[in-house]
Amino acid sequence: MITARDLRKEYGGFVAVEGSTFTVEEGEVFGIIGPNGAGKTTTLKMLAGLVEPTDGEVSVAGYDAGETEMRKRLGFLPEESPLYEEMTPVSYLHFFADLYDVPEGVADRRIHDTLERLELDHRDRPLGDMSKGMKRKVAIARSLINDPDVLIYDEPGSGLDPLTTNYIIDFTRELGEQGKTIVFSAHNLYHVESICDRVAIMNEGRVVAKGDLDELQAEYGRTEYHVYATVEVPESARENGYHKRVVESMDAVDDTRADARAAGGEVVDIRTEESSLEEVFLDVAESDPEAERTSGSRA
Ligand SMILES: Nc1ncnc2c1ncn2[C@@H]1O[C@H](COP(=O)(O)OP(=O)(O)OP(=O)(O)O)[C@@H](O)[C@H]1O
Repeated sequence: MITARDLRKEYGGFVAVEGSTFTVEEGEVFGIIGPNGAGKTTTLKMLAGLVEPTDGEVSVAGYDAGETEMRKRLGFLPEESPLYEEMTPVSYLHFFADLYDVPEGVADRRIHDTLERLELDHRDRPLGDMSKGMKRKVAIARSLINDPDVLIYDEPGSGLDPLTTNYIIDFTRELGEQGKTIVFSAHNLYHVESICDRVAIMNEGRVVAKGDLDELQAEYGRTEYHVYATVEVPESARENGYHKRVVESMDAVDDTRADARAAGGEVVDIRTEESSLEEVFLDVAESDPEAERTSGSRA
């Protein structure tokens, strides 16, 4: 559904994105994560046809980025969306429905249904008097006004109170379940982990890892074994009346068993803990061999 090939964006001499290649399948929810300045927004804007790549290619639903036909199939949610402060949500959404040539009856129904689903109250209040969360919901409704197949959302839940953030993340997940193809960026790795099929990790302008969580864990993650012994063993800490030692290999588990036996006790439980996306992300970003070179060329 979406193909990005060798994307590069320079601002003046500054390389904001380079060598970025990935595909997003139809109906997939694809997350882009990375620290501040990693190039997430620039990448999303290139996908949406709002920023022209210096080099590389983007295609969305078989169209080049920016083509009129592609824009009709796309809903974009910018990181910050300035709204017309004096308009009400309904008049604002009708304004955009007109721009997309949505017939009036269809627009009426779609606006009503979307605002219901988003549980937006005070629909007659001017946008300028609305809370940040309400404005974000209106911006999301705007991204859906043309009933697009593809949604590109830049930090949909950031900067809001936790309740509204969770609401918006759940809503985004539902859109994915309805078959929309979604690419979104986020800082909150838990959100990415909870709703994405696949993830790209960006650092210093480049995609440094991509795959589904299992693939990323297999390649970059670690399994920790939490070994509980009845007696004190080296490098252990007390937990719930046992002595817990955390190790990273089965050999070390066997060594711990032997240590426990030698001390007159035994191992009573072993639990495995996989790396979370956050840990994978930190490992990848920290071990990124290109980061120094790239940051040099970006400075
Ligand atoms: N119009 C621009 N002109 C010059 N530099 C820019 C422009 N837009 C972005 N940059 C720079 O490109 C780099 C990548 O920015 P981008 O906004 O894509 O990162 P990001 O990963 O979305 O960051 P954040 O998480 O902080 O939003 C940053 O160093 C930024 O300062």
